[in-house]
Amino acid sequence: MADQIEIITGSMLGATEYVAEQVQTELHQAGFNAEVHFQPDITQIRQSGIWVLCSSTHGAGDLPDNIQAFANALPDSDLSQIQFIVIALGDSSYDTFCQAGKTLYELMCKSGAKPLSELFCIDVLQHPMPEEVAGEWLANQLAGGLFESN
Ligand SMILES: Cc1cc2nc3c(=O)[nH]c(=O)nc-3n(C[C@H](O)[C@H](O)[C@H](O)COP(=O)(O)O)c2cc1C
Repeated sequence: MADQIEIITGSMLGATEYVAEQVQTELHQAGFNAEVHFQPDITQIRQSGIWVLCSSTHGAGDLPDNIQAFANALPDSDLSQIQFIVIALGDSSYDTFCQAGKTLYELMCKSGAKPLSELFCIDVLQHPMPEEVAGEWLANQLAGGLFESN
């Protein structure tokens, strides 16, 4: 079992911060240590083990401001020792639905990290409490052994 899980948050208005906190709660309940990074600085985050990336999308498919420097550093990083999942928040009325989550997922893969699940998108138009959806999804994934071999 992973001894520490890093939760990396991209948020403009705070909704994804609630999601990250719910993720942390679920992980603690499942017996993992988990730290939330609200202002992710790649030099301060352990580059091995499991990362859970949670991000909304802003602008027209853009990453939130607080995660842009982190994302810009990903192509120059060797992430071959990292396994990850991405939880994306978005609004399906935009053509660029959950684009930031898709971008992060692709950047992680290109830098050698291994995805443990497909991108999980939450449509805030349908789910005004996205942290509840994220918590239920993660609990189901954990019950199915998501991180068990780590
Ligand atoms: C100005 C603005 C632009 C947005 N652009 C997109 C977008 O391009 N694609 C998308 O899926 N959602 C978009 N959204 C929806 C946000 O991703 C959604 O409201 C999310 O819950 C915000 O999370 P946050 O509070 O963590 O930033 C946009 C929202 C705002 C206010």
